[in-house]
Amino acid sequence: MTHGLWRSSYTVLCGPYASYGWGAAVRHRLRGVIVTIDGVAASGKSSVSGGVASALGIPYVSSGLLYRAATLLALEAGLDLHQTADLEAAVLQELARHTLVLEPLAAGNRVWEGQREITERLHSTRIDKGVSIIAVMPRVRAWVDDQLRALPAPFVAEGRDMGTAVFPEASAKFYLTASPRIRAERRAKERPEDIPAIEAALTRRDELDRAQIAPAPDALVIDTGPLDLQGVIDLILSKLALSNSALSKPTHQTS
Ligand SMILES: Nc1ncnc2c1ncn2[C@@H]1O[C@H](COP(=O)(O)OP(=O)(O)O)[C@@H](O)[C@H]1O
Ligand SMILES: Nc1ccn([C@@H]2O[C@H](COP(=O)(O)OP(=O)(O)O)[C@@H](O)[C@H]2O)c(=O)n1
Repeated sequence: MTHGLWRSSYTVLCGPYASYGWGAAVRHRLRGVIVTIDGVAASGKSSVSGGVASALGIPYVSSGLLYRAATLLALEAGLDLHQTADLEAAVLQELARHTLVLEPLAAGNRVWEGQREITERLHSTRIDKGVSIIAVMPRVRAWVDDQLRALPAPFVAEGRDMGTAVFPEASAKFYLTASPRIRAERRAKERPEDIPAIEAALTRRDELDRAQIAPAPDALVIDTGPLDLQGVIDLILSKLALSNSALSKPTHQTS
């Protein structure tokens, strides 16, 4: 299942980003490196992470998919997210009964429940509405964190607390923002609801997620509002090239 996890470093060594100053030793340098890209809902985290990871020739890891998958299992088990007594225990029971695997491909992350691929089911309005209720639970967060920390670096990790709680030792950290209206306009291309309804839901989710959405003190905060997708990717790649020395320090020790 993990085939394809490691893309060749061709793009980094020979592609357009060679002009950012990546040397011939880049492949060696990226061993053990973790770059974190956190931010609010629909700020561009997964698209930007995918672009940065592809340019670097490493995978990206979408932590939100694990929270979404836990939410899907809870809903499929018929749990009422507002009424169930000890919902956290019930969700953990579902996580124990099923095998969820995050496949962090550079071209896009996939999630499997046993042999069933559930990725397509994770980006619905129903999951959007429920996920922050599940994500606030400490033992669910611990379950997600354990899965993420078990992944072999190098990778780009995106979510809310990648640069704070999960990988505080990351080599480089970024945090994406944009106004609720801009984010709603972007997300409207992916959801059936109209822009005001999406904006209200995003704002509500930011509020529910407030415990885990503070940027790391050492993260570079990027307002993506005035930038297109490629502009954000290029900005991050240029900052990484400038802080080349940060990437020479592996986040995780490699043998
Ligand atoms: N800077 C940007 N300019 C325009 N559209 C963007 C930008 N960043 C992301 N998008 C688009 O916004 C939508 C949400 O982006 P996504 O990467 O899913 O955000 P997140 O992972 O933060 O929820 C996608 O359709 C994506 O293509
Ligand atoms: N590291 C993370 C990632 C996601 N989450 C939760 O999971 C939800 C979905 O995250 P996501 O990144 O898939 O959502 P979007 O920002 O893509 O809409 C968030 O609203 C948070 O409730 C979290 O708590 N911590």
